[in-house]
Amino acid sequence: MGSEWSILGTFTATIMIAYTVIDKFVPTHIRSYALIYVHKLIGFLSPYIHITFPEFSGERLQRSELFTAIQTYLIQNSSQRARKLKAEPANDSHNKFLLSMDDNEEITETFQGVKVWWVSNKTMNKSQSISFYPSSDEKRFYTLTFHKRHRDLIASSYITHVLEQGKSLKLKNRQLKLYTNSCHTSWGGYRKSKWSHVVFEHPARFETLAMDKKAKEEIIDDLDTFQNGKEYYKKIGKAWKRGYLLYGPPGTGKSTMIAAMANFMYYDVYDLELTAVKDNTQLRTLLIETTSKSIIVIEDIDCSLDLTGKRVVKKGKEKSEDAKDPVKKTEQEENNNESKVTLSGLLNCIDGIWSGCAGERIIVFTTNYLDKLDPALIRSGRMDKKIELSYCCYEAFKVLAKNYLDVDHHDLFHDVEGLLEKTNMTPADVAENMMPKSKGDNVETCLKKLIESLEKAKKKQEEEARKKEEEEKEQLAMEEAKESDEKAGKEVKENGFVH
Ligand SMILES: Nc1ncnc2c1ncn2[C@@H]1O[C@H](COP(=O)(O)OP(=O)(O)OP(=O)(O)O)[C@@H](O)[C@H]1O
Ligand SMILES: [Mg+2]
Repeated sequence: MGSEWSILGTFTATIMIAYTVIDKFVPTHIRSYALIYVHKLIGFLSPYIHITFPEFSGERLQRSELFTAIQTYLIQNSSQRARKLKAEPANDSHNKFLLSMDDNEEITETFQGVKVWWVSNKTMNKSQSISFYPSSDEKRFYTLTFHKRHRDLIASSYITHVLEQGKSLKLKNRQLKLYTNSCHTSWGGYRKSKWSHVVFEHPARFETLAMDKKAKEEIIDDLDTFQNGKEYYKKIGKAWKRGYLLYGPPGTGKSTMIAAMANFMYYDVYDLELTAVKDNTQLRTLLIETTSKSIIVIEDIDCSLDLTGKRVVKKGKEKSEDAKDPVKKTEQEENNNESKVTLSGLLNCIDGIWSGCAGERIIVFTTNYLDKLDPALIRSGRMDKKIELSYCCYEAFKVLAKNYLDVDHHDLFHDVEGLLEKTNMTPADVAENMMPKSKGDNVETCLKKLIESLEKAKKKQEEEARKKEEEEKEQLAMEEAKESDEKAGKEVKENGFVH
């Protein structure tokens, strides 16, 4: 290892001296020729290969994606190893900063037993032209050095490894966005729906999501398999998309789960408001505009639109008669402003055009009433996984107790467990009842408050169940009486007498 260092050090020093000599003593017009010969000589003598990755490349000098990926990869590695570091503000956040290798700093790393050297460098353009950009004449680049006997390994595996790692780190460090579509009326009166976005900073995570542990692990596994399934989806010839249907009563954590999914996957969220989409064409445009690595959400799909596809269209004559009536005319105008997205339009978008969009996307529908949905919408293949979010169980309560009160065990947990088995209370209500409301509240008082609310809810539910049972009994008695009356009437008719 030591000898490798000294050979490399000698070569690096020789190269630097050669460059300095050329720079200082060789006339400008033959400098480029001199450099060519120096490079040839170095290549001939040196057992090392150097690869340069410039910051800007191409004819239009765009920032190279390769350089950015390497920079991110090295930021992760260099902040522990390099001794000369540079602090720069992170792109998306005001309070964060990134530590990276300073110019002319070097780090080494070992890949599959092979040692490589990374050096960050910068050259200054000597032209004295005035530039609008303060450091546009600075050209930064990374140099990767390795022994020529490892050429194949580095070219075939190492560089790909650095790029993949760099890209995935960049993705994890980026600021997630929440997109929503809203309606704009253009000059010609044409209604157009457009995406606008804000920073997505929802704190929900799977660890803080209160639900059955096994069901939660299953969902996490499913998401993980999907995210790592690029090759698999390609192999089976299926678009890299997955559909989830989240259903359950209000306040059971459907929206919270979507936020947890986004944070887990590092995906942006597109919250699609169907009522703000004029027609199927606009829907298609909106879906095509979504980017890869995103979750497209349609909340409360049952109330979003009349998605049964049986929209009643008035006949021409009826329409023109309505137009004479001022009240009906306004109604008609309002109807024209209504969304005309149909179930078949939505299904076509999901199956067809948008499936052809490159990249990974997840689509999530939520509903409070599973049985209200058209079976076509939720058939397998369209909605790959149906997830029920239900009333709070004991396991879910324990997660909430940890989140809200920071406790894993308490004597009162047993009482809560007993009550939850017999009472339907949503996680949202459990959380609300357990939350400390004043300075004097502690774990015990909060749990007692929850127990009190659970007892009240239990009584109410028992009362309701009793009433319902009575009503059903009454109904049954009425039906029986009606049936026997009908039977008696029939007998009178047939036999002409009553028993
Ligand atoms: N399973 C859960 N785990 C953790 N917190 C939850 C859970 N369910 C509900 N909550 C809490 O209750 C609030 C409301 O939940 P959320 O909005 O996710 O319910 P929802 O199922 O989407 O309801 P809706 O059907 O009305 O849209 C959340 O802000 C969260 O704090
Ligand atoms: Mg919701």
